[in-house]
Amino acid sequence: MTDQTTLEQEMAAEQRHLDRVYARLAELRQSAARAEREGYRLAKVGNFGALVERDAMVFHAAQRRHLLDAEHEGLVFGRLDLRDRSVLHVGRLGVRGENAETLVVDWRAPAAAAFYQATPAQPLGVVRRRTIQSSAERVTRIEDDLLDPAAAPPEMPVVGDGALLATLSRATGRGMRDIVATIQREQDEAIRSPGSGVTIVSGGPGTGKTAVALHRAAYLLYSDRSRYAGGGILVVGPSTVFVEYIASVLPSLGEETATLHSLGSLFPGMSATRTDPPDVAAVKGSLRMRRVLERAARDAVPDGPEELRLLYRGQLLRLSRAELDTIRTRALPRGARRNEARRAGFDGIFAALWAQARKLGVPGLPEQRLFDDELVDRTEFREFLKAWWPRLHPRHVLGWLARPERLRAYAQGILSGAEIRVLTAAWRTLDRDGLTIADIALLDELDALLGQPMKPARRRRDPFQLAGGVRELSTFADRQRAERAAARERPADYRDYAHVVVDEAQDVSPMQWRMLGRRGRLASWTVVGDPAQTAWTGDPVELTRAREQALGRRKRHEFTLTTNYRNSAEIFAVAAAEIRTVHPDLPLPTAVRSTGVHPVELRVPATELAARTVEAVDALLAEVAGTVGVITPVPRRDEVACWLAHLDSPRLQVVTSLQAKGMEYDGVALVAPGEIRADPGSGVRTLYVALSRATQRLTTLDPLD
Ligand SMILES: Nc1ncnc2c1ncn2[C@@H]1O[C@H](COP(=O)(O)OP(=O)(O)OP(=O)(O)O)[C@@H](O)[C@H]1O
Repeated sequence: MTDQTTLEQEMAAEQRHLDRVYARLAELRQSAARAEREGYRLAKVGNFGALVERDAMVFHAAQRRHLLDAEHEGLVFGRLDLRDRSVLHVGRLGVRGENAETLVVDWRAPAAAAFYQATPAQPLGVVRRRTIQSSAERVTRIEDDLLDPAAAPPEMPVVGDGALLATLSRATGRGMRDIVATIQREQDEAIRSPGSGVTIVSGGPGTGKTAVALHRAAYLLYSDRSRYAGGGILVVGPSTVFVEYIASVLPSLGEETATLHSLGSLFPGMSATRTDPPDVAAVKGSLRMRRVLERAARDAVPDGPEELRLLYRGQLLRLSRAELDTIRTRALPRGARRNEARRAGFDGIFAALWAQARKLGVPGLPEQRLFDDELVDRTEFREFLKAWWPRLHPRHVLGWLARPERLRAYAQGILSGAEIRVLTAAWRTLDRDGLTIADIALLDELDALLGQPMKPARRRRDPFQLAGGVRELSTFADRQRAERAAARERPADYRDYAHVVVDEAQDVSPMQWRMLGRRGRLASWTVVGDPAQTAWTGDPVELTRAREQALGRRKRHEFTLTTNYRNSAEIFAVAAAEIRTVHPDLPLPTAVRSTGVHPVELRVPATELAARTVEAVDALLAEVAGTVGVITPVPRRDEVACWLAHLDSPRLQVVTSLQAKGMEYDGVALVAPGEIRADPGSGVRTLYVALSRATQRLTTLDPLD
């Protein structure tokens, strides 16, 4: 029998199993549809119990159908032949036959763990591990590993030569893809780490930290659905570009369960995508900013009333600026929140005016309660109160910091003169350019200091409202179901997550750790990152302190990943040489894949940079089947995007060196790497990130002066 025949026979055998699974899946879909119909029939019975049952049936049937659809493609991807001659197929979800026999084991189930953990040294009862690729219900490829040759029956064939490498050579799409079929042992250990405490995953570029973090979220959901689906999982990444890239990795996480945010979108109602230069980010991210913000949150409103003058029964009552300040300060003892202490401030004003009126011997002065009522009836008095102690939104107060004289006063003795100058310059254009990502953590801190402004009660969304304003006529069970769906919609500033995943954690500043900590008080955590890729140039001690505070005393489980699956060995060699210039002894991952194609390093006259970049990007688009990323120094992004605008390819993306964090492209054109390196604080580390984004081709273009 030739090898080709063996391969064909083995593929045919897998196809038969796949056919059986998909046939069963079709039955399950039908039975889900039947359950929905049955649910509606129950409704006709009309009693309370039947309606509730109907509700549950319809809800679960719909959920099941959604899951079956979401995981349809590539449903079965693995097979284990065990020592006891039994066979297990592993897939994206568990499927049982009509006699309850197991057709597919869910990849997250304990029985599937051996698929990822077995090695020739420790076969864990597995004789042969097979990876199955399929497309549109057809088996397209199979790859075997013989893990326990001594236990293999003589007729057991072994085909293919490496599922992992085959997978890694596929073209990169706009979104990250899942790795369920080829998760490696060290990754699997991190994915299946205990649900409680803090799981910390570190490793160099391309070692699968993001992939592991997301698969871990899916694993947790499987292992304790009610806890994680109930509380929700928050996934935080550095930028919007990155969050879009990872959004579709695991459909099974579902929108109701996992909330994805960039650090710039965590504060409700605000969304920032601008980055600050490292020196500005270091000041804005420092814990010392908390003290600066505390002062601001207690200060008088800029352009507020200078004094209060009130004619009362022919007498002038007057509170000077100094008296108003004293009342405000008294109403705000340490730790009080300004928006919540508003009442106390107003009481202070009433008391001071009453005392003054008494002292002046105002004729016919009523008791204080009536005196207060008289004042409240006066429009100009109410206007004064609102102007003197308005409800403050954090964005107002951040605006005060953009006034140089105020910033100097608040930062006096906390920040150095140079730091104040850096901030002043950065915020000079706040109104024109809008917030940066680092500003969002300051807003969140201010929000904690100010407390909630009393908002007018928001109308609850009516779950029965149909388009066009027609209110649905519904039965009791419909209402219950709709109510439940509305309850699962988390409010915009939800903070009780059951699990928080922090990706690219090396770039989270101390103030950002505080912002995350406020959302994970009840959570277990997965924190993934690589210190060598950090752009943080501030105080490392502060950073550790803030991070430890956010994570609390929870038990730590640490994992290190050591293989780079992204870059070809030739590309990673260039990135490695760069980081070695500042960290000569840093342990680096090993890149497993060699393409024989070396990166192209071009030095071009500055005047030709635009033309040569266009040429290089054109060439990359022709050479790779997947995406091409153009990475630029931050100030050059828009200029470079203009050069390339005419190319108009959905495979092309232009990003700054900071937005490139966590991203991956098949081809990368890196414009002006020297300018990225030139930043004295984090230049080399940022360049290391940029150089390690490509899977197949890398071209660098350095302009010569
Ligand atoms: N076991 C695996 N099988 C197949 N592909 C994998 C595996 N592990 C990682 N990859 C692929 O390697 C690439 C890099 O993974 P990922 O982005 O998770 O790495 P990372 O450690 O977060 O990288 P970085 O720190 O550079 O952002 C992705 O394309 C991912 O799909």
